[in-house]
Amino acid sequence: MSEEQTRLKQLAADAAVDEVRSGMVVGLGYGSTALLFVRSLAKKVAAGELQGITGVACALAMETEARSLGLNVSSLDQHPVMDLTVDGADEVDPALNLIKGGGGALLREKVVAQASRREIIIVDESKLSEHLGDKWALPVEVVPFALRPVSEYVTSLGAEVKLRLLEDGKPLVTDQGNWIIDCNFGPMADPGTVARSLEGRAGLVEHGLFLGLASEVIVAASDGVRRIPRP
Ligand SMILES: O=C[C@H](O)[C@H](O)[C@H](O)COP(=O)(O)O
Repeated sequence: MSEEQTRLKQLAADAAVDEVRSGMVVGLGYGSTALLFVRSLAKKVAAGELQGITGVACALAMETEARSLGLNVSSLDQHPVMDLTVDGADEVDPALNLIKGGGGALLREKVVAQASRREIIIVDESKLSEHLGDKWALPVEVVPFALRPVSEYVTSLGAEVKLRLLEDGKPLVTDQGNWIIDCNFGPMADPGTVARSLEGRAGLVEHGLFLGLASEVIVAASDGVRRIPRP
């Protein structure tokens, strides 16, 4: 990641921190941009500018990180509704539909997004696409037992499917103990049709299409930060 990209992500993260108010339950997304948000949030809490913040993390790694920064982190069992969640995205289309899951956290991220009153997505301008799939293969979480049939099913829908592997050649294991297949559908004319075709298939746990879930996207570009509300 270039220094400029980190600078832009930080600008978007700081704009999202400005939306947090004392006493809020805040969903903490996952990924490099969400991490910048969590760090900025923790600084404000440590400085006493925000009080009574409770975080609910979308990934075990983020939970550990947030705790190490001094944030109070709770669970969905204790706090089933978030006032606000701030998360990153891999691709954002003009209707604010998203591809997420580049870090493998899509399932928990979607659970938390659906349980949030507001979902703010923070990105640098490189994440904007005319069509989802222009730049990114769609991550899909799959039960290891079902890898082969689910992969063949998704291939039959027209995608090129690859199991996501770590550097040691072993599959990336999600926080739920599942695997991720990256499904290259190419540019999606209708993400809703793709999403529906992936739903209700046994062993296919969840996909990274977040349709109608973002309340707002904060985009940091070289000429400044802009906010795009859901149309
Ligand atoms: O699983 C990971 C998430 O969906 C991330 O929010 C997404 O991949 C964006 O990550 P980053 O902010 O590192 O580009």
